[in-house]
Amino acid sequence: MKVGIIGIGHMGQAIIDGLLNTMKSEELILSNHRINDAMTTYQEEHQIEVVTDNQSVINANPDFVIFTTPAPVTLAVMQEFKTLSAQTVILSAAAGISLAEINAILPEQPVALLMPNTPVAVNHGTLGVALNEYITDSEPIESFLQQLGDVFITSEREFGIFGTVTGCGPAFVDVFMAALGDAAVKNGLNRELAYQAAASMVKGSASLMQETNIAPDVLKDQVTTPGGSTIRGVVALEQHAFRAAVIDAVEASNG
Ligand SMILES: NC(=O)C1=CN([C@@H]2O[C@H](COP(=O)(O)OP(=O)(O)OC[C@H]3O[C@@H](n4cnc5c(N)ncnc54)[C@H](O)[C@@H]3O)[C@@H](O)[C@H]2O)C=CC1
Ligand SMILES: O=C(O)[C@@H]1CCC=N1
Repeated sequence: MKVGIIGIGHMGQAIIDGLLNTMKSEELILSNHRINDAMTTYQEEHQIEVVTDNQSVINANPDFVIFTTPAPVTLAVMQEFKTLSAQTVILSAAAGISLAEINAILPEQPVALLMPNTPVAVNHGTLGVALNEYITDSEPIESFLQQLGDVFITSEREFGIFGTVTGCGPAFVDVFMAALGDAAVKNGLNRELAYQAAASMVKGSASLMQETNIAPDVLKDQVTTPGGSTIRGVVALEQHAFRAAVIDAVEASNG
């Protein structure tokens, strides 16, 4: 397997971290338009080379090329890939770019829109994928991406909102966990233990919902003992329009 990754920023590095847990570094070919001090440090820490020319990626004849370049430059960078093998599948993680825009530059190339999220770094990501018409069998793409987490094939219409919830969502959950940490510290817990408690609780709550397939409001009802402490906290959240704030956050990111 050979995988090219273009744009080694936060998302590119998260994907590399995840793939290095399951693949050999020789299977990856990484390209970034410049090597600055941070990139040099990254190469040293990961014992991995990042090149600055995309032709090296094309010459490696990769099975997949993942674009994690900034959205505004991604279509321009793709212009450099016109000699890419017709068999290579492009996975474009740049938010807001359509399959048609990519195929206007690379006609008949198999292309999938990809929305990864930062938990791919620890192989617990959520990956939304929308395929173009030149991909007739999704299995090789799914089995490749499953190394990084849960893979969901969506239509291109669903892809945008799916990706907002899963791609932006980790930041919303991070804000929630930071707030839990502050509340715990305010009440005397040390910060390290506070963050471990918050992360473990969020992970466990997510696993419970995923493994039982029970709706979150039903799970919430199982926690709120009548006359107990949890319902007082839930009412406080409602008084601060917590649900509306979350819905507004998703709408703002999706816009
Ligand atoms: N950060 C995240 O959680 C997610 C990001 N994405 C997408 O991934 C892409 C990158 O986002 P981040 O990693 O957050 O940004 P970033 O700014 O951390 O990384 C972008 C990288 O691309 C490089 N780059 C810029 N111009 C380039 C060019 N012409 N050729 C090659 N490399 C170039 C930059 O030097 C940098 O290393 C965006 O399109 C974003 O929509 C998608 C899902 C989640
Ligand atoms: O903030 C962004 O634009 C990217 C897309 C999804 C997560 N990060």
